[in-house]
Amino acid sequence: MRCKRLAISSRRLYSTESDDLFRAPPQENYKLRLGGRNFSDRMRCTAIGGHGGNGCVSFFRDVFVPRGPPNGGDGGHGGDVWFEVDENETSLNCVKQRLSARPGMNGRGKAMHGPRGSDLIVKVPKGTLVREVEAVKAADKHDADGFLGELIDQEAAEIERKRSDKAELFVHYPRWEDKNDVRRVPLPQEFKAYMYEMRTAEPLSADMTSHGQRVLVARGGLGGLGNPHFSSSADRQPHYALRGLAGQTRHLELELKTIADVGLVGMPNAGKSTFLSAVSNAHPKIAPYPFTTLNPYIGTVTFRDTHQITIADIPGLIPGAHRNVGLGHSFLRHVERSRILVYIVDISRPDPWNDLTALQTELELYKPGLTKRPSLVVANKADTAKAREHFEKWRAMTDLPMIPVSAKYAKNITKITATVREMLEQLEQG
Ligand SMILES: Nc1nc2c(ncn2[C@@H]2O[C@H](COP(=O)(O)OP(=O)(O)OP(=O)(O)O)[C@@H](O)[C@H]2O)c(=O)[nH]1
Ligand SMILES: [Mg+2]
Repeated sequence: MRCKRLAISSRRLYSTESDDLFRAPPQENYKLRLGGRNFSDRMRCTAIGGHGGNGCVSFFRDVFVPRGPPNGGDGGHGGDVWFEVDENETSLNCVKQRLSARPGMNGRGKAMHGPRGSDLIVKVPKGTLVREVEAVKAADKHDADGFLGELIDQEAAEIERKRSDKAELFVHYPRWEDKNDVRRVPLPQEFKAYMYEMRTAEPLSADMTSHGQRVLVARGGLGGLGNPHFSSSADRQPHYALRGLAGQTRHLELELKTIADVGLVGMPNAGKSTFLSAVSNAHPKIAPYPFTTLNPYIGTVTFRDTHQITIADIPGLIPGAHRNVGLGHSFLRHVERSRILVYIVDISRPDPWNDLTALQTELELYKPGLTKRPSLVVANKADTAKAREHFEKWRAMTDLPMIPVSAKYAKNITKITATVREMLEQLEQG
């Protein structure tokens, strides 16, 4: 008791100023971005729709009503698995490897239907490509195609197997398993259609490009029907009901190919991140050593008239990146879909033109034709000592449009953003 009182008093004692004193220093933005998790732009996962709930076998009972009508409820449908684009997501590590929606509940007596299983909505970043790698057909287990009348001339053994499979689709009243002859019971049309659809479903392939876009990746299984559905003049007291069906299972491969208007390409340390932080709202990590940036980073430039363009900063590229030198060049997938490429070249280096050639060679090796895309050369670090000399020399060698800037001191950068906007507008027009 005494300890407790002491704890309360000490908390009061340190409540105001000392809270700030012991709080961890604020983390920098780039660390907070993924909440300490690693960036991932390629992964495999399995999406499984929820299992349908079973139908119920039950009969109305009351005083003086010993053999009332059937009143078993239907099972609920299993939940679906959906992918939804969320532009606030930047990495695929928010996606779990096994994505299961909730199953539907079983039906119950007194005509109580089971509720539907809730859907699973998985947020994925904009630019995610979804591809099915191998499909396990949910309906294979309970293949009902034989009951569609299409397999009449198939071998008897095969039909027998399917019949026993069909028997598995039913639940029985206690001790009625042997008395019920479910082989003659026709399956509801809805069930046949579902099974047929599962068997013939095309492999999934989707490109998720706009915010809010949704794709159904795995359907939930159908809920089973309660015994009232099987009541007929021949059998007024059906002692069986339908089981729910398994949900769809899909093995998927996800690949993130970031979508931005502009992609920044450059050698390590050229000042790509500095440029991005100068022109946009982004705060990437900037440091005077190569390979500071390890993951792609997107910034948004907002013009005075509220027009916005997005710019993607990626890790530095070096000669031989296609042989996996440096960080390799697989991260180029994040500028592959940019409409404009901006080459950031460090003009303080002795032969900046060689850097540009090396960058273009690597881009071509990654994807032939990538350098044909509209592009702009930014001669960065124009504030340094040898910059003017190198720039003049380079300009004499080529007629390539080049703009000298100093990203660090934010000099001439509005010229770049204005030019890029103009180029984007030209692309839109024609
Ligand atoms: N003098 C000068 N220094 C610059 C300029 N732009 C960038 N720097 C410096 O160059 C260094 C590298 O800048 P970053 O922006 O991290 O370079 P990066 O191209 O993103 O490098 P990686 O992420 O490693 O590929 C930093 O020390 C910057 O301060 C500039 O215009 N002038
Ligand atoms: Mg960087």
